[in-house]
Amino acid sequence: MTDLTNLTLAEARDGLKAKSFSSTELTEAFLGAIEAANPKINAYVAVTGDQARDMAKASDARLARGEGGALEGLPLGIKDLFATKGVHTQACSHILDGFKPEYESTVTANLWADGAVMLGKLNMDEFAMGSSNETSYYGNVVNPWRKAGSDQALVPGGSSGGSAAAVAASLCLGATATDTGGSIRQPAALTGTVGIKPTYGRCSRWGVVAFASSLDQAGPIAKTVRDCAILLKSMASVDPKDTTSVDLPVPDYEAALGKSVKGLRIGIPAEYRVEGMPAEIEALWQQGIAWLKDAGAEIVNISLPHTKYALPAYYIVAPAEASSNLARYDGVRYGLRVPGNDIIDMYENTRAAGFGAEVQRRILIGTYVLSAGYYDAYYLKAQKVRTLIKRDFDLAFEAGVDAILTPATPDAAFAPGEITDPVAMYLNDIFTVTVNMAGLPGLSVPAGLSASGLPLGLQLIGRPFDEETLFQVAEVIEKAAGRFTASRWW
Ligand SMILES: NC(=O)C[C@H](N)C(=O)O
Repeated sequence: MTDLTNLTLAEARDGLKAKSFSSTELTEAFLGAIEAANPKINAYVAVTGDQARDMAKASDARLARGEGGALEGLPLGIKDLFATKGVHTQACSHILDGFKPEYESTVTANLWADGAVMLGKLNMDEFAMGSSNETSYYGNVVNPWRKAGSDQALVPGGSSGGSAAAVAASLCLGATATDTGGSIRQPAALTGTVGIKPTYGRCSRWGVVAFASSLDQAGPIAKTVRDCAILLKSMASVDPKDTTSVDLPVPDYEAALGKSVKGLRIGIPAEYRVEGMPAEIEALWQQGIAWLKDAGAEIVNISLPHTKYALPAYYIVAPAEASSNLARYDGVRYGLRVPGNDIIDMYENTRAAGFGAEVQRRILIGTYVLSAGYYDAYYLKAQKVRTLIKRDFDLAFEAGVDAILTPATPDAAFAPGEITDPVAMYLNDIFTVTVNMAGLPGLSVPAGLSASGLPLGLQLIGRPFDEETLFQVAEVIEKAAGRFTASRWW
């Protein structure tokens, strides 16, 4: 039999329906692949083999009766940020050692209700803070991609590095991920996979460990645009447990695929042509423009004048919210406790030992910008900048732009240890944070290879709750570019 792990999620779904194989066979194929590859890729921090087998068996029974949901029998990986009842959920932090939630996140509950099978929990930057997966307590994830002719390990991007690497290495059919400033789109771009951060409010945040609550949003990473469309349909829902989730019908995203983009207006923002952008990123962007033009889209030059303030404003708003959200990890309620002489001493010892350097840095920045003397100068100002960024996008969409095309990242995957300066690391988010600041949907689709043979992505940004147009346009790019698969060394 062919290797079932090479199938796309849509192909596996169709194969299960046609009874070409069972969910049990599919699940066993993935569990076998994980066992062989995970010591090298480190994408999974927990594998839930018994649970996966039980779920697959139940799916097979439903499929045999001609029943089953939209994801019936399809094995998925879950980012360690999503609460999964009774299963390892530690946001890849030492401070949540041994934490197994009593409840299930709404997004994962939606997936299981549609019949999906859980393979395990995926590695990530600690509390989703990072762009390289180097801040995980469980060690780096290794990108399945390597430069042509080199065997040097590369980072998969972050913070959803485990999700992206697991998909790229065929260790699941698709994965859940989250994106606060680029954590779905940047690792997708660096691993040749597709990722979409939906509009803020599309997916419930209930049961997703909070980083920056006004920016966090869940979404899928998968091999193809179609697979992401299928997964998002199941993940999205309005949820009374998250008052920021929005009560709008969830469209059949798959139905948007294949529709012509003729006459759609695609905006090209001048401000994304940043200083020092490598020539091959500019060339990739131009290639994307040419493909969409060929498909009948109208290309319009637009201006988003406040773009350059987005990154500094994000690195005030996100740490501010993080410093408040992470106050709950005190050695009393969850995970790790390091004893001390009194309770304050115990708090300090626990937090000093439990949080890694990047998380501590963000808490310090966040506490500083929220402190009485600096609140107006930093936090309040950043919130005002946020409004301006949102207004830039509003004006572009009001002027008739249907979607915006930009590069997804300023460069291809880099080596672990290559970027040590925190600000240089933050620059990875330069094209993606604007989208979170404005609450818009953003999608990253592989569009080409760098000169050294590494995948590069283009980003599409859409109107609020218009993920359909992003899927529609992304599929045109995907068809023109072809799919990108890492050659196996693992
Ligand atoms: N969570 C994210 O979206 C990742 C972003 N690079 C950050 O470190 O904040």
